[in-house]
Amino acid sequence: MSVITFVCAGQMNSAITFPAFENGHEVRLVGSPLDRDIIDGLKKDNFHITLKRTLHDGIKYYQIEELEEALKGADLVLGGVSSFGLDWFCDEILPVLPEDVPVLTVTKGMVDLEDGTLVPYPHIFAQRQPEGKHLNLNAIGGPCTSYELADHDDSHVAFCGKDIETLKYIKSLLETDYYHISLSTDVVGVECAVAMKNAYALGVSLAVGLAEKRDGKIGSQHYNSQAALFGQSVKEMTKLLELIGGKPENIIHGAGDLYVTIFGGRTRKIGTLLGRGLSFEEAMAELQGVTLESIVISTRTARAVRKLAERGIVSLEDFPLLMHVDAIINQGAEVNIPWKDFTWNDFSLAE
Ligand SMILES: NC(=O)C1=CN([C@@H]2O[C@H](COP(=O)(O)OP(=O)(O)OC[C@H]3O[C@@H](n4cnc5c(N)ncnc54)[C@H](OP(=O)(O)O)[C@@H]3O)[C@@H](O)[C@H]2O)C=CC1
Ligand SMILES: O=C(CO)COP(=O)(O)O
Repeated sequence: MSVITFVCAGQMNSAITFPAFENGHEVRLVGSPLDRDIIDGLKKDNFHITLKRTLHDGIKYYQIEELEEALKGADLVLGGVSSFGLDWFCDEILPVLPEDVPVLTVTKGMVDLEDGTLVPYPHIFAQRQPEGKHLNLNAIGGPCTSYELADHDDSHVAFCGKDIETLKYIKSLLETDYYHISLSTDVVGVECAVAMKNAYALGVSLAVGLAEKRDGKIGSQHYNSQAALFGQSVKEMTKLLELIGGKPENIIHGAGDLYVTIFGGRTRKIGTLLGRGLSFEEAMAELQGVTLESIVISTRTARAVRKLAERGIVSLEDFPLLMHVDAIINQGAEVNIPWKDFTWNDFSLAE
């Protein structure tokens, strides 16, 4: 039996307590300063108020002030912060994590630099750890919604990090007959692929709302338009992946993650509302309190691509969907899918 300490009691970290606990480990779940109600509720009856699932009886719960105690003797630390708490995690948590214990983070995203470079979160964590500290940082990517993992639906994710032995060790702690884990040392590839899908999931789900608006019926679906946007998303994501320097094979994690997010993610909600005709502000107001990382990553990726276009490294014409999503979010544009910009010809084999 090992000791696994989860820092942040958000939906995803809490869902991973299922495979961890079922593998016989001691599971300690520590709330962020914003998770007080979640931890109070769990202490009462194991019911998680945002995941809306009952966690295993026997998990130990801690408020943030008890972090030091929760870290004592830990063999693995899971980091479950979202993009919105990234600074808090870097400033308050990284400094107190023991150097000899591997860390596995669930946070999906990238930061864009002035020159248009996109940096995945695991690299940001590495850069922002205290000087001279060398945490063993690893991350999870791939399609896996929290509540379906909690329900034991078969899920296939990728753990990525620099050290193969560490990755194998973490996998041995968390793999179950329903939680399937691939390993990769291509951190940039895995993390960029799954971060980008959040921007594109918003783009595809615009079609969900557009269909409802056209038919005047909530729940009405048109798969041609969704599929066309899905294909365009994969095309743009593949280009971005290449640009960022990730191995092309990682598109499997990004495309799978795109699929699950369109059908079961929170991002679907914002795309659908925008497709129905709500303004960005109206849609955000309706979804107040919902974790929407798609907004952050769409804005950052579009900003990076524009910067790279200015530098002559990419052409904006290769990213019509990303540019449209960004225009809706940041420039008040109305939804008007640029269908004609998606068409392309391949005459390379012409006689
Ligand atoms: N949910 C899912 O299905 C999946 C999520 N992920 C990724 O996992 C990460 C976490 O997502 P998820 O667990 O769903 O999100 P949640 O919003 O449920 O949890 C996020 C965690 O970060 C904390 N947090 C947010 N803002 C701050 C802040 N300003 N300061 C301190 N802590 C903060 C939250 O506290 P509080 O809850 O109080 O806001 C919570 O502990 C994301 O990057 C997401 O993309 C990956 C795969 C699937
Ligand atoms: O990343 C996810 C599934 O892999 C969930 O995405 P959302 O943040 O849109 O819910």
